[in-house]
This record gives sequence, structure tokens and C-alpha cells, in this order.
Amino acid sequence: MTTEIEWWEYDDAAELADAVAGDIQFVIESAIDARGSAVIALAGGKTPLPAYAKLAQAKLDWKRVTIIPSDERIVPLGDALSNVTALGKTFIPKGARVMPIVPKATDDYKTAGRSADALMQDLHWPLDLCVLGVGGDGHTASIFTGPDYDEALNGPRERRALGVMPDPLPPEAPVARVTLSRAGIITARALLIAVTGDAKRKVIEDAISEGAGSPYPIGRVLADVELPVDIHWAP
Ligand SMILES: O=C1O[C@H](COP(=O)(O)O)[C@@H](O)[C@H](O)[C@H]1O
Repeated sequence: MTTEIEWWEYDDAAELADAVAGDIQFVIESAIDARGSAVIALAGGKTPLPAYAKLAQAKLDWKRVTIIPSDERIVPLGDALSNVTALGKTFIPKGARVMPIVPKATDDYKTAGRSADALMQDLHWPLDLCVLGVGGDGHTASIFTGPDYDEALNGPRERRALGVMPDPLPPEAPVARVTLSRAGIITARALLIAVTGDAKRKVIEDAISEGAGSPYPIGRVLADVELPVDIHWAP
């Protein structure tokens, strides 16, 4: 397989949401047809929420669908910052299995990461799809610069999740995280990135052209990947 990064552009966020929801639905249907079930990782944050709301309207055999967050902020379940809480509100009523990767808040983010990695062993791998967002600082999932950056990018292939302390802490959610590792992300069957705004577009374009030498986590994650990557963008 070779790297194939394709950009998809839309006029506005509503069009982006329709397209992203349609693509995720297609992956889920194909996986259920092929293997009887689908396992996907979905980005947290705010950008993809309209796409998830559209996806939840799709007629799917939801009880065959397992969803994990691509990353989690280490906060109690139910907290406004909790990625899995947002996913659960949307997809649990449909019958999907939405799996928290950080079942309870803790001060020990490294242990939380090891527990999440252990939970991953219970899932069918590879993921059928990994949906990622990108922050204005170039982070993706919760792969941030900081003391755990190298482990997130270059840790053992079998370590699919780990604990991360971003440095600097992102102002919109200044907490420790658990994230899929680069290895966990790039072993998915497909990668879908959903972003809005000119600033994030520029970050991603720069990151892709810089490749493995990029100062941006998204550049380091995408460098030399061997899976299809679709980047969906709207202003
Ligand atoms: O902190 C996070 O940020 C990114 C981007 O979020 P957005 O709100 O700017 O779309 C997100 O993809 C990630 O899952 C989340 O934990």
C-alpha cells in the first residue's frame, strides 16, 4: 500500500458534516457486510459533532458498532470536556457500544494510559476507521508536544494507547490526556480527518510538506503512512 492523501473541500460546515457522516456510514456498512461488526475511533473536540449528529440518523445495525474516542481528556465521565461523553450522548441511544477509554478521572495519567492500552486488547484490530481532528497547534488525537511525545510517535507497535501530558497545555482543555498512539492510528484500515478554517488548513498543508521533520504532531503522524487518508475541509 502507498500513502494517498486526498483533500475534499466543501462550501460550509453543514456540507462537510453531510460528507463526513456519509463516509463513516459507508465504512460501517462495509465492515458489517464483511465481518459482521465495525470498530471505529472517532475524534473528540467540537468540529466533528455535527457530522456525528447526522451519522446518528443513519439506518445502521448499530448494535454491531463499537466506537472508541481517538483520545480522551482525563476528566470525570459526564464532564463537558469528556470526549466519550459527547459520543455516548449521540450514539448510545442508537444502540452502539461506546467504550470509555478513561473510565474515571485520575491524577496518574501514565497508569490511565496503560489501562486504556489494556482495554484496546479487547477490541477487534485493526480499526475499520480512525477519524481525527487537528488542533490549531497541530496536535491530533491527543498527540501533543511534551514529555510523552516520543513515546506517542515512536513507541512499540503493539502499544495502541498511552497517557500524555501536553506541554504547553492547550487552553481550551488544559488537562492530561489518553490518546491512541501513532501506531494505533496508522494501523487503521483508513484515516479520515475533518477540519474547518483556513488556519488549520495551513497547519496541515505545512505539516504534510514538512513530513517527518514537521514541528506539528499531525505532520509526524502522517509522515510515511501507508493507508488511505482523506482530509475533509470547510472554511
Ligand atoms: O483536544 C482535542 O482537540 C482536537 C481538535 O478539536 P476541535 O474542537 O478543534 O475540533 C480533537 O480532535 C481531539 O479529539 C480533542 O481531544
